[in-house]
Amino acid sequence: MSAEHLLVAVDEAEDHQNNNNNHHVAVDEGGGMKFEIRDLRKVSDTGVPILNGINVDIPKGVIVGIIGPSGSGKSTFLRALNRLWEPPSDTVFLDGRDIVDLDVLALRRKVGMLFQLPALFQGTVADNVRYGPQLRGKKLTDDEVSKLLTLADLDSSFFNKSGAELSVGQAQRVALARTLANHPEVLLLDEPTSALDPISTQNIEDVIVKLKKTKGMTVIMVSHSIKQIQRVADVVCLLVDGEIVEILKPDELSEAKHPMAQRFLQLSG
Ligand SMILES: Nc1ncnc2c1ncn2[C@@H]1O[C@H](COP(=O)(O)OP(=O)(O)OP(=O)(O)O)[C@@H](O)[C@H]1O
Repeated sequence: MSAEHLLVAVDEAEDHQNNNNNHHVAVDEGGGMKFEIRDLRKVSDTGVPILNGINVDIPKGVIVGIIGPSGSGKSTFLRALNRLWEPPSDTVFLDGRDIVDLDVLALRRKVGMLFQLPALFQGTVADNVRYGPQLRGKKLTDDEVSKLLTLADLDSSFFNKSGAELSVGQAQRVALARTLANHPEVLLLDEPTSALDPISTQNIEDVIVKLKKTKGMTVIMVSHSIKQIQRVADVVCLLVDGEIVEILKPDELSEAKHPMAQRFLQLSG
């Protein structure tokens, strides 16, 4: 599904308590909603608001880009979706179910996450890829490991290498293969290429787009690169001060109306 086929409907609902505009977003591509997020809020231990009522519907099989200024709450939002930060009940629904009611490990298998820097475990690349299934008593065959490496754009020559022998870009693809071994339905990506060179960046971007096309993967990706978001995402959420202030198609980012979003986009080039 390409961006042209997206039907983006934005309702602005007044939040009477805080007098903020909350955006309810429906991107209808016929496959139903993977995530529904309702008035998600977080306040720091010292009383500082971090998330200020996020409302968004994320459809299946869509790549959603999240951009916004530093400290706007992008990572916090992402981490709520697989309970690395525990959201309040009745705020985050996966396939219509409140995620706080799900088994947390099962949730994290379904909703995999990749960080800025890959943290590989000791052992070989194959050991890393086998890690998740092994926790559930399943030993992946060599062939299954190779297939996962291929999916993450690594050839079988990496099979017996140790983490220390890899570049950051290669290690990131191993981390991706390790996540894919759990058969996730959603990938959360927190600036997954910001530590990578342009070629490794392109490899990861290609894999992400391929996963969407071939596996119907839903991807939610935080990036500081507007260009990257434009290359990869179907729809872009602009996060400012813990709120989604606007949702746009990647080729419409220059039409952002929110003043902070406009300024951020101008400065980001
Ligand atoms: N557990 C916490 N306790 C206190 N403050 C926190 C906590 N987690 C995040 N914050 C603060 O919340 C704000 C949002 O942080 P977050 O990392 O989600 O932003 P971000 O948009 O991902 O930023 P960046 O682009 O710099 O990675 C920041 O001001 C951060 O310092």
